[in-house]
Amino acid sequence: MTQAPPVETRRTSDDEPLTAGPDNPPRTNGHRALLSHLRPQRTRMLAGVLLGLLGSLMGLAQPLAAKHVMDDMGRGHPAAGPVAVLSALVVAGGILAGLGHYVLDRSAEAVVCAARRRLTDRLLRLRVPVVERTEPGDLIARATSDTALLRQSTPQAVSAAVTGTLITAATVVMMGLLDAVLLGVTLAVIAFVGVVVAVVSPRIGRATRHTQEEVGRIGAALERALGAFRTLKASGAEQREAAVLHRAAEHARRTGVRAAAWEAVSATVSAVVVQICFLVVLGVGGARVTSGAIGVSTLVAFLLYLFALAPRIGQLVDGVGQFQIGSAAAARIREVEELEVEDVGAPGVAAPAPSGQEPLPATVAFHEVRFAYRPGLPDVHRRVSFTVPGCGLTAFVGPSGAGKTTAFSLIERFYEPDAGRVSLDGKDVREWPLAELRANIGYVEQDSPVLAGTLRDNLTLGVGEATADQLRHVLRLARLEGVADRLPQGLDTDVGHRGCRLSGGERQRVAIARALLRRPRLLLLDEATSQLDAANEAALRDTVADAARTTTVLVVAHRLSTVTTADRIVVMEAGCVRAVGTHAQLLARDSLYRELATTQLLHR
Ligand SMILES: Nc1ncnc2c1ncn2[C@@H]1O[C@H](COP(=O)(O)OP(=O)(O)OP(=O)(O)O)[C@@H](O)[C@H]1O
Repeated sequence: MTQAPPVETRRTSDDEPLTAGPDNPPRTNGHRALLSHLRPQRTRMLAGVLLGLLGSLMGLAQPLAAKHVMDDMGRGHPAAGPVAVLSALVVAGGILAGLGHYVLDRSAEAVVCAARRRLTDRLLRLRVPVVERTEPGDLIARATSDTALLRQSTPQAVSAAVTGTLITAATVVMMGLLDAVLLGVTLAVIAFVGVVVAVVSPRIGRATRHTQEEVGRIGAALERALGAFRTLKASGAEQREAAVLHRAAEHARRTGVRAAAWEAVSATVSAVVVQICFLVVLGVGGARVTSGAIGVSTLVAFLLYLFALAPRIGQLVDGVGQFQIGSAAAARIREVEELEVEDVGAPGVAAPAPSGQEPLPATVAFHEVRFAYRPGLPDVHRRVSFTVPGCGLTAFVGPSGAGKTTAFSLIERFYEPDAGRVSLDGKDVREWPLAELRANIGYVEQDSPVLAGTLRDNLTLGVGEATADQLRHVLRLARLEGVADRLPQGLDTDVGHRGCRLSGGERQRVAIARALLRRPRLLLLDEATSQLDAANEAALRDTVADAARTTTVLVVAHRLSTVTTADRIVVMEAGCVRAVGTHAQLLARDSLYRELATTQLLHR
């Protein structure tokens, strides 16, 4: 046999923690991440900003119109015309501002929807090792709570910042036209508010990020508790877990309050400073009116501009704060988007069979495979080599922790070997398009998970849809007919969260039926019948033996009684294959197998 060159796989960012913290500063530029979310909505946002701007410009013209009304009245002219213009400006300004608000809110919804679609899509394509080093609850929080923050704070914030800046600039120009001295007073105030915002806004962003991290921790703790709900209750650990959740909630409250405090500081400082500005302008303006430098109407118009400017400054300050909140959320979302995903490609189809024939059974080979779950952890496979020809039943036995399940994970390419080669049909699994590789395989995991949904959903999970005949066939093979008949709505009965309305043995049979429905060329069964009663186990053994006539079947078995008739048995120990043979051959020549058989009272 030609020796394949050892293949070193790329170790990516598997060991980098996902969550930023005091010792682990955020790696992502939140502002840039936030802008990338907004970019696709730029046209709609521009329309919203322009509408809002037009509305604000109408508002801007109102003090001038008011000045005309007063001047006309002072000269004894009829004021009906200017009053009508003033009223029209008020109404049109309101309508335009409202429209702008609506358009921006629509774009906010689109931003959130796009972020959620992209993120959930990505979450489902994450590599298995990447998911193993994250907290699922935290990932869920990022897809729900962080994306919600984008809605709260983005297009409106950008609009507020853009409109606020432009209107502030325009108002300042108008004020300058009215009186330069009063403008000087006002500009000093605006500069002071600007300094406050520059100092405070990064703190709002940091506090928000910490709050979101705590929200993620709550999600993770809840996921842990609800995922093992019965164990939690049986262990009487409700209070302990509640304490963990309360701590995270308390931390979230504290950081949330910190963010609120900084927001309050900037809002209060800007509001108070603007009020002081009013008083100063009133005082200085009054003196200038008395000295005859300006008229009363000019002072009134200037004050009206100042009234109009105050909420704009508040809006600007608020917009910057909101932008910081959105940036913190976008940074957390971006962290997930940067995690390594699988290139699954288009939905896979198994290798085609010659027309009218059953699909050909697959061959599997491990050659000098070395594998550790993470750098720094001991090798789980040291130099694993074996070959499984097409068809037949091959059993993997050996002590717990020997690396049997790991072998299945490497075939499915959930992980990649550090050295050596795993091949299907003679081709390295890394060279297969991933979806096509997996389409060839039916896999029943050790704990036979069943998903929330109906029994039919669970059976057709890997095939999309199936005819009634196909379903009936696999139900019979997996000895599930009785179960389907017993359920109130048959196949369309909801089997509950994680199939909690099914027994452990029923869940195993559902998993087997699901795998068989795919008509796989390779069937991997990991302890797939461990929870079945004797009658069902014997029947399923016949089903597996039948399948092995046309398909390559690999099983991991703890009970040797289930595999004594296998075509070949691979004995694994401490990450190595120590012997391969039939039951009789291994009894004769392998001491570990003999010992396993003796302890299980098989050796006669
Ligand atoms: N996701 C993982 N991350 C880190 N280590 C793991 C992971 N999965 C398994 N291991 C470790 O790898 C070793 C082999 O595990 P594996 O599940 O392949 O053994 P096994 O032979 O199938 O055992 P069992 O018969 O108990 O199911 C064990 O020591 C286990 O602790």
